Amino acid sequence: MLVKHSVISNIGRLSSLSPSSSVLRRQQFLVRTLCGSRFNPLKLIRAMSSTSEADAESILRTITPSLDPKRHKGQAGKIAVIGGCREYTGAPYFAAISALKIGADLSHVFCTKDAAPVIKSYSPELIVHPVLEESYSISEFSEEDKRKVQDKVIGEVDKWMERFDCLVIGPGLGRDPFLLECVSKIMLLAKKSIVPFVVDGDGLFLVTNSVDLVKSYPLAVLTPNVNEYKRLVQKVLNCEVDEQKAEDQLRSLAKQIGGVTILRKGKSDLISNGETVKSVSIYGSPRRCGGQGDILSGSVAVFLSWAQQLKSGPESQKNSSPSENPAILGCIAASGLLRKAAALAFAKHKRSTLTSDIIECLGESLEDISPAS
Ligand SMILES: NC(=O)C1=CN([C@@H]2O[C@H](COP(=O)(O)OP(=O)(O)OC[C@H]3O[C@@H](n4cnc5c(N)ncnc54)[C@H](O)[C@@H]3O)[C@@H](O)[C@H]2O)[C@@H](O)CC1
Ligand SMILES: Nc1ncnc2c1ncn2[C@@H]1O[C@H](COP(=O)(O)OP(=O)(O)OP(=O)(O)O)[C@@H](O)[C@H]1O
Ligand SMILES: [Mg+2]
Repeated sequence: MLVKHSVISNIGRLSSLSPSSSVLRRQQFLVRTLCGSRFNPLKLIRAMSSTSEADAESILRTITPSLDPKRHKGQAGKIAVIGGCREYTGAPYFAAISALKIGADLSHVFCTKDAAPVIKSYSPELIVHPVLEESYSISEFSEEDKRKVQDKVIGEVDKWMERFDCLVIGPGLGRDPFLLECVSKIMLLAKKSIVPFVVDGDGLFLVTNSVDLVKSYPLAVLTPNVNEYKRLVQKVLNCEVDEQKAEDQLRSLAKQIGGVTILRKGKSDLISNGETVKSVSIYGSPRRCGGQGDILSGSVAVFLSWAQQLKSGPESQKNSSPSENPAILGCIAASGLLRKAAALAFAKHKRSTLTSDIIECLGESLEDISPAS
């Protein structure tokens, strides 16, 4: 309830600034989502129902859009990854290319200048913006010049913000303080434009140290791995992770952060927004090669956008759209698909299975569940 009030009052404030039509559409959607004016508890609740294991395949079938020839480029999703620095170029690439392989139309990456040519060279499909700056490149600058650089970075991202259906903040971002300060401003921009975002990797390092950046923003999804989750629990709940009370602890954590959605990765993926807790335990792969979490974050962004589209589109008028929160649906769908793709890749490659092999299996796995024609 508190979440609803704070978001709705926020919406009121934003409306008074004469927002553009796309912001207005998002505001209207958010009010519908939060106030639940068209609540159809039957269809999807059945799939997600009383036990906590979600029916990921049924959700994938429901939210994956058909390939309608009347649709234009962009309608199947425009995703942006904020990440990529000197050390890490693989992570933002994995997240961004996974979004395309699942079916998004456009995938952008906002990274540092050093990382951009490398990421571009991995794929011509990605739109790469070399805009982020790390401390080393501005170490000689005065405080005023540093502020100017920061304003420029924010301006470059702001130009694009309203076009995106969802951001993925953090894969391969690194932990440079100047860069993270810019990224915290990008999160504020996203919230102002009511753009959903998935926070992963080093984005979670930032959020764990500044929880207010995401607190009570219902369109924020956090996807912590074992270490990132431990740090979040210690910081927010002031205790250690308790495996005996895993579901209750996750629910409390999400509630404490004002109803954001958390996908806790592990043997089973656990998902909560502070109310419901769902798990996805479909068999995946015993290989734990780096980068699988990056596939997941890019996938959550796409499925969240699709679930949100379904909820705000004509289907919702017919009372046949899912009643569940789009962020929860997006997490369940992404987790189910990643695990299916990982199992398929492992069947083919065994010990030599790599993240790129799993990405190659995303299309085939989704096709099995929701055929293109
Ligand atoms: N190819 C790439 O560019 C990749 C970059 N990555 C990026 O690397 C940065 C740091 O992410 P990390 O995931 O390494 O950070 P973490 O803080 O999660 O991991 C740090 C350390 O924890 C250890 N660890 C992992 N799983 C564990 C477990 N189950 N129990 C105990 N210890 C465990 C790891 O061995 C690692 O040394 C992020 O920006 C991330 O996005 C990763 O996504 C992996 C791929
Ligand atoms: N022990 C496990 N058993 C089965 N599947 C797992 C296990 N741990 C993680 N996974 C799967 O791998 C996915 C990625 O989780 P992981 O913990 O590897 O993320 P990560 O550390 O953030 O990855 P990355 O290397 O991309 O940063 C999860 O969604 C989950 O489905
Ligand atoms: Mg990770």
